[in-house]
Amino acid sequence: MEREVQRVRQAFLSGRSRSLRFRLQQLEALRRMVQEREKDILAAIAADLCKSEFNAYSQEVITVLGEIDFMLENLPEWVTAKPVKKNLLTMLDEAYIQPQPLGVVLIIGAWNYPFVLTIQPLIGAIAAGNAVIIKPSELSENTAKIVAKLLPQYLDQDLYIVINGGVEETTELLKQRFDHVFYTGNTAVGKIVMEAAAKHLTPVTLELGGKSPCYVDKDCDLDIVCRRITWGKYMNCGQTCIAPDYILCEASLQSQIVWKIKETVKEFYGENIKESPDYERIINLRHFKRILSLLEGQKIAFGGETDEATRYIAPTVLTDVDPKTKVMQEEIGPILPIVPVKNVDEAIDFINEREKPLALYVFSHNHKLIKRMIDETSSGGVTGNDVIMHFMLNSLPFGGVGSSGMGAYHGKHSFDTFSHQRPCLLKSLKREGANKLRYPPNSQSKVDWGKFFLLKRFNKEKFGLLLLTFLGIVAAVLVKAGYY
Ligand SMILES: NC(=O)c1ccc[n+]([C@@H]2O[C@H](COP(=O)([O-])OP(=O)(O)OC[C@H]3O[C@@H](n4cnc5c(N)ncnc54)[C@H](O)[C@@H]3O)[C@@H](O)[C@H]2O)c1
Ligand SMILES: CCCCCCC=O
Repeated sequence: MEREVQRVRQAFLSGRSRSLRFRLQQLEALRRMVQEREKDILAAIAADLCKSEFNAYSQEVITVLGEIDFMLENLPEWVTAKPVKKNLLTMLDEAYIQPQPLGVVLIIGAWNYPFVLTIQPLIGAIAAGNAVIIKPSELSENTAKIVAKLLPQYLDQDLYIVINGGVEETTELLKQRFDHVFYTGNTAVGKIVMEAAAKHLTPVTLELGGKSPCYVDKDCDLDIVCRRITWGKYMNCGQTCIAPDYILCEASLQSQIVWKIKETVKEFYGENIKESPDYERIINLRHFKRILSLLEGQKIAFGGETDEATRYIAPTVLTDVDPKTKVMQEEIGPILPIVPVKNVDEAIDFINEREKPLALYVFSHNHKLIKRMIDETSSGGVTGNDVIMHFMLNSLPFGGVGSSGMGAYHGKHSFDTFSHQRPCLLKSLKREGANKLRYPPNSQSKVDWGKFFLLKRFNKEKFGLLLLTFLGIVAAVLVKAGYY
């Protein structure tokens, strides 16, 4: 492992990942890989999650292609140095921020969207000029294999490598020194990752999980609301980090919501859900059994059918759920608990009494109510009157807060996550006179001039700036002439 990381570091130190031309060329190669090997990629995702080609394409491949196109379009501007505002002391100098690559990045992926969750961060890391080691999840082994097979055929083989394996390999990898670790997965392992990274003072991005609440106000169109919730909840058999986890609503809405979700499930997946190409399966037997055990003692309004041989769990809705039960603590796949609350105040308290979720959903015609929920709660992201969709807009940073994670990515936010914003101030060796102000011996008049230059606030009109420049020149002349 150590040798592999060393090899990637040597490749980074060669400097070739830094030029804009190289980054664009690698991103184009990655796009070509996705386009030319689309069938293989879709087949691998299908084998891991029993996902149709249409679903795999629209949930994973489109996002990757969109992200690459976005990077190719914007990278030339992002890599350029950005001049910054100057003060009187630096008026004649050059001051700018130069984004630079961090070095060698470790990306650890999760199984639930095994392609997009490893390739989308990779796109950001390449765009920012880094070398990358990718560790796909061993639970989605088919996608892990295809990623390991294809990437070396299209990308620089020393700068970007894939290491496959299980917990043992990830643990070994985490002992190495990286310049950034980007981890997607559960919160418990997130803590292990952060602890390992801390030993090297390596910064981390942690894309974790949690339970994302969905508040349904009585002032809304329940037909539309239930259609949107059904789509986001049962996509990927509920194994989506930002799936609406549970519904909070007034008790009077419960039965209508159950009925409408049931009707929508029929409309989306047909009478025989098991036959639907649009309904996926639980990733493995361990998770299947874990989720099944959560149903014990619960009021099943509909669903609840299971088939161990195919790891099928039907779209399920639970009503009058006791917040203290396990189904309200763990990740629950295609189970949708409804927890009745008296009103929006109680819903807000309910959310705030728990760990900060990765997403929050609020449905209402009342815009003020949506804004209030945003103001009075915290979550990684929010979508109002819909679910999941904030993930799709790459001008929004995607990430968690508190126990749902730290740091963010997508689009420019990925570029920033994998870059060091290097502050640069370039001065001339001339104009030494003005510098006398800060050289010993110090004096009251030097302090007064310092206060004047650094603390005095002028209005931002051009005239003020001109005046300030003029005063600066006068001061420099006086200092040079030895008056101070
Ligand atoms: N925030 C997000 O963007 C996001 C996206 C997808 C999934 N998730 C969350 O991820 C979770 C699902 O992922 P998972 O954690 O089950 O995936 P997982 O079991 O595939 O683990 C993820 C990675 O962690 C490594 N790992 C597991 N145990 C380890 C250990 N003890 N020490 C070191 N490394 C270890 C694995 O090798 C794997 O590469 C869910 O909680 C989900 O909500 C979050
Ligand atoms: C439709 C794509 C959603 C991806 C969400 C990633 C987290 O699991």
